[in-house]
Amino acid sequence: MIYSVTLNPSIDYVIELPQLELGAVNRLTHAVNLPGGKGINVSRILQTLGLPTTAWGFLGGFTGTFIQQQLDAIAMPCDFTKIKGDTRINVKLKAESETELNASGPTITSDEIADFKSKLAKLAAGDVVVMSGSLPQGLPTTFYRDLIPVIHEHQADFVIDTTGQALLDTLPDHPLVVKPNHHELAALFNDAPYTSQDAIIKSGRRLLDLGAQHVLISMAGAGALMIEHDHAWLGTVPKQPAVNSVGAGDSMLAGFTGTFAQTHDALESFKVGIACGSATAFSEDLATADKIAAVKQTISITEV
Ligand SMILES: Nc1ncnc2c1ncn2[C@@H]1O[C@H](COP(=O)(O)OP(=O)(O)OP(=O)(O)O)[C@@H](O)[C@H]1O
Ligand SMILES: O=P(O)(O)OC[C@@]1(O)O[C@H](CO)[C@@H](O)[C@@H]1O
Repeated sequence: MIYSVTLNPSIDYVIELPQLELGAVNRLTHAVNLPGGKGINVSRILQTLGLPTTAWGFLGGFTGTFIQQQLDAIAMPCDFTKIKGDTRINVKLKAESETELNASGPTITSDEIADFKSKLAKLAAGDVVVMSGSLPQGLPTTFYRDLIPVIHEHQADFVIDTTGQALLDTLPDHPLVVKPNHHELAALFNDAPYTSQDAIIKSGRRLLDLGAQHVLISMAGAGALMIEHDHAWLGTVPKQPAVNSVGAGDSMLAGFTGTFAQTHDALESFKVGIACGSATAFSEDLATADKIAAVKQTISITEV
């Protein structure tokens, strides 16, 4: 079972207009509400792939009710902690370029934290916990890291989708996979923007040396690298206009983690990860199973 943890879910209010004019009344050409938050996106993709998943996290208020209803409508297994505060609404504005307005989220009380932590007793050997996204108010910045010993006590693995020092801090605990994009990788090691694949691979190997079990470096439309100590692979998809970048990274993480948990085949998991990421980039919402299967056919993986 793969448990996703979304401490700060969101309704993603996706709006479109040809051009945004600041300081004026703008009329939208399209608007849709989607259940969002990085962990929820991971669980949605896992469910699309037919892999067992349960979504954990905090939900509250009318916004939380909407998300729960949307997830119930797709029969997503969920075990959220109900909170007094209102789950946030994030605005995803698509005009000449994509702009995201992410709210800080509700305040979580100590009773709510205790209820959430009690869920971890359900973990069993071989499970994976994927923790992603920002922390709502009231949670210490160490919240994710503090869960790792409990996850390990149950012989389960963990993935934390984070960046910077928070990512470096998790490496000694051997996350199943880390997936920074190439900009995040450069920032991690104070590298200048990469001008060669070799430089990315060299820095990626530092993540392995520091403890990561698997390293993927995503590069948006240019695909991704999977880096091992003695091998590295580049995965690419033919160029197509991207319609949405929201959730591409979450989709990739879900595809890799879910497939690896089932097969222990890293190269196949890498391929499915890219297929899920790119299929989401080519879709208005997260990718469908048909889209993932079609994109997977077009992926080329080469050893570099
Ligand atoms: N424009 C695109 N065209 C094709 N595939 C894409 C595009 N953007 C993203 N992807 C796919 O999604 C994967 C992850 O994308 P990206 O490198 O942007 O990660 P990220 O920065 O974590 O994403 P996010 O925008 O979700 O935070 C890529 O490796 C690729 O497979
Ligand atoms: O504010 P956070 O928690 O960092 O990111 C939240 C978020 O932008 O991430 C998802 C896409 O990855 C969206 O569904 C959601 O709105």
